[in-house]
Amino acid sequence: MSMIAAFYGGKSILITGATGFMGKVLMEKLFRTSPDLKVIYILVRTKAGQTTQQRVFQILNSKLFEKVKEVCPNVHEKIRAIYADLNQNDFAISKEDMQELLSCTNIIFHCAATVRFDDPLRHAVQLNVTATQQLLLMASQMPKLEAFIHISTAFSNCNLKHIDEVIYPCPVEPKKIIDSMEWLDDAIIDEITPKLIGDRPNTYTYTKALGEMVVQQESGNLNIAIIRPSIVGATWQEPFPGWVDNLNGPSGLIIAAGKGFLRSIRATPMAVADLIPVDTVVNLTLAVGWYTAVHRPKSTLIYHCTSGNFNPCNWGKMGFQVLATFEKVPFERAFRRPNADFTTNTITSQYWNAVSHRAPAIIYDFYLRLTGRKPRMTKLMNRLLRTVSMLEYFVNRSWEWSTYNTEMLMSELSPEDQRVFNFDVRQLNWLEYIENYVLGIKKYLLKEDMAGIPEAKQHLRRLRNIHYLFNTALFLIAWRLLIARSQMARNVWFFIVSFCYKFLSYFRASSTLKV
Ligand SMILES: CCCCCCCCCCCCCCCCCCCCCCCCCCCC(=O)SCCNC(=O)CCNC(=O)[C@H](O)C(C)(C)COP(=O)(O)OP(=O)(O)OC[C@H]1O[C@@H](n2cnc3c(N)ncnc32)[C@H](O)[C@@H]1OP(=O)(O)O
Ligand SMILES: NC(=O)C1=CN([C@@H]2O[C@H](COP(=O)(O)OP(=O)(O)OC[C@H]3O[C@@H](n4cnc5c(N)ncnc54)[C@H](OP(=O)(O)O)[C@@H]3O)[C@@H](O)[C@H]2O)C=CC1
Repeated sequence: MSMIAAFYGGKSILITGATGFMGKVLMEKLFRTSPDLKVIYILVRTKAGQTTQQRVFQILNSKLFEKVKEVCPNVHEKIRAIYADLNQNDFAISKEDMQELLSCTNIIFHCAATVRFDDPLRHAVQLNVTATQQLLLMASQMPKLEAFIHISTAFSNCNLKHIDEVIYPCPVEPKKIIDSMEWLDDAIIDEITPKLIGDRPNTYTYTKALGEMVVQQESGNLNIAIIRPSIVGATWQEPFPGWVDNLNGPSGLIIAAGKGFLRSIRATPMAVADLIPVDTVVNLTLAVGWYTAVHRPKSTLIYHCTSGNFNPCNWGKMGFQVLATFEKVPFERAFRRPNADFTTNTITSQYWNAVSHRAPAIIYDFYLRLTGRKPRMTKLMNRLLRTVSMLEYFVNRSWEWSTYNTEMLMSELSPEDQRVFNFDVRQLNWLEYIENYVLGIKKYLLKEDMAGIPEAKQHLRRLRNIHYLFNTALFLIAWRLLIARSQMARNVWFFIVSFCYKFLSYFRASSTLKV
């Protein structure tokens, strides 16, 4: 019997960010392994015209939850969606709901965050820092609370090369930042943002670091742990391989590459691609929840959930395997044939951006105009290149994260728990994982049917022929122009033609002699 699964039995669990990528997988695993848990409270806002109930209904009826319904048929009754907006005071939770949360919650998993790299500082602080502070305040009023698990990121200190399982202070106190957001206007905040984030690449990593400081400062008597995952990718094993539902991290770039929009990137092939499957993160999170509640460590423990020091894979290998998978299972209606050029040089990268990305987009838009349609490719390409430029920071560096706490926890688990809540990435086969990841993107993100693969392959063959034809025509035009303008080119041309003529004459003469 799994001790961790048994621990969550009968518990009331509060999850923030349950509608997000990681939150959904966390809920799924909890219901599947501990169907006798009492209730999962989730803080949900309304979005895209959907009520909180409609959002929950949609999640529970998704493919991800198919297995859960077999093990826990009354899952609808065990999930309690509470309307909340983490940007508002007291999260805009009603008095009755707040009372219930305060008196019943046993465990909190705080996953909600803004993960956008370009969020204005004010918004990122509100969600990643102030909301964390408010949640801690709520937690301190929960008499039955056993553990508070805060999800941060391994990149909260990406300005360092080696990162230990400690909280590194930021130069300006989080409280001062929170206060200043109240009275500074947006223009001033935008102006001081680069100075505040310092050598971090974006407001996301900076505010996640501030969030950790808040956790440390406001922890009081709470039993707290922090988990720092690296780049979270599709599921490895559970509930099935390759599940993914958003474009964050590598997923969006894999789509862009598979559809032939992205053909080169400024990336260091030997840099470590510290990807971690989402089910691995969730297994560690649940194990940490159990350990923190049961063993009550004296201080706040930080767990790095990374793959680099256990089972490293680099971007070169990853890119190669992604391309190999496109050969087997191509995406439908590609713009160009998928290709990968890695360059570490900024000038070469700009050259490829012009030749491989912008020029085809301009040509295609010209074609759309000629055929009376609205041009859209240049706009799309500009957005893609902006996205790529924001992700480049992470594919040109390697980091080392120490993992003593994660290894300690692994050794504390019973063999059964190590199996059910497996977070040992040494067992991960990267080639298989990446293949499943690409397949998952095709099925769950692009919603493409496997039956369309022969047609997709045929389409790629047509694109290859168009490519050859286009290149040949371009070469002939360039050559013709050169011959018209340069004596040397004419001499070379004359030499080639006469050489071919002599060779043919010799060939014809020798074959006549043989007869
Ligand atoms: C290095 C090898 C690559 C080689 C490539 C060469 C050729 C390809 C060969 C195949 C190789 C493929 C190999 C894998 C590629 C690996 C690269 C991986 C990079 C990963 C780096 C991740 C670092 C993460 C570190 C921190 C981890 C965390 O803690 S948090 C989670 C990470 N957070 C994010 O990822 C959020 C990032 N996103 C944003 O901040 C925003 O979306 C944006 C600023 C990028 C864009 O914002 P915008 O306002 O423009 O609009 P938005 O509405 O959000 O989206 C606009 C359109 O862009 C699409 N989109 C969104 N995200 C991505 C994305 N990650 N990649 C691509 N496209 C994306 C979105 O759908 C929109 O599309 P349209 O609706 O069609 O306009
Ligand atoms: N994905 C990754 O690569 C990594 C993620 N992490 C961390 O993991 C955690 C989860 O990330 P992930 O699941 O990928 O992120 P998602 O963007 O998928 O999910 C974010 C969640 O936060 C919720 N949220 C955002 N704003 C509000 C708000 N104002 N009120 C209520 N809820 C809100 C979202 O709700 P809604 O659906 O309504 O928008 C959503 O449920 C985050 O803390 C992130 O920093 C760490 C490392 C890597």
